[in-house]
Amino acid sequence: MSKILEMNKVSLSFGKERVLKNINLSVESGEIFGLLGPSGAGKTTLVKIIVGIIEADKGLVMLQGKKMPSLALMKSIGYMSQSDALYQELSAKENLDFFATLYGLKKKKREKVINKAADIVNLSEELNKEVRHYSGGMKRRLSLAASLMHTPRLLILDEPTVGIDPVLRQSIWEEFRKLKENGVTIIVTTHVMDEADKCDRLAMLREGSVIACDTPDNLKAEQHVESIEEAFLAYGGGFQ
Ligand SMILES: Nc1ncnc2c1ncn2[C@@H]1O[C@H](COP(=O)(O)OP(=O)(O)OP(=O)(O)O)[C@@H](O)[C@H]1O
Repeated sequence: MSKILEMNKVSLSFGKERVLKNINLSVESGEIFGLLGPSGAGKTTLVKIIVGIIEADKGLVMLQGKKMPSLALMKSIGYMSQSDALYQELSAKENLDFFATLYGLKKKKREKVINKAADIVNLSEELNKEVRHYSGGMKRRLSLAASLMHTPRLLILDEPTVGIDPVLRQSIWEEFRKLKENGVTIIVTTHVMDEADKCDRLAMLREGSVIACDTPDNLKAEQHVESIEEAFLAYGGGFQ
């Protein structure tokens, strides 16, 4: 396996607050890599640095062997942010068509990928509804569908399943595994323990620092515990 992402001594402050402290991380090509931590730990900030939306104060971020931020590389990343960037007045289908056009897909192909993405997130029957009439969970699912349409090599998902019920969450994770089988690397933030357990490897974040990073099984074994939650606490983490 080759490394798709390497972060070396990455730090960032907002004013006087040190939000990320000396982060060293590497992600292998083709793995599902989780970022686990409580609210405010710095997950979203870290993800925004990886995507290239914000730049670190210090340290090096290399994506596919190139220094980030890089406009060219940003195009090969599928990114689902925590806040849904959707057009409320348009239907779900029109929203997906807009994003598919941005990705440069031709009309015939757009129709196909829209239907497939909608099916994955179980929104096929609701595609003609205006987004302003969607529930919070439906909006999350639609955002996820939008990020899946152009089958990027790297998919970065910031809390993709918040507000999504457990049954659909399972099927979305099955889809993540299928994408992985097709060679897609997935970086996913979460504070849900059972999701963290499904990742190939996991970095535990607390107050802007990585407190542990390994496979879920190794993290549990090292602390002689049965669950990721217990492991997180044992490594010095804490959830409010
Ligand atoms: N633009 C900003 N300006 C100032 N402070 C910020 C900004 N963005 C984030 N922060 C601060 O950085 C810290 C980390 O925030 P971040 O959103 O990365 O955490 P998180 O782990 O993603 O949390 P959550 O799970 O709640 O989304 C917080 O203390 C937050 O208040």
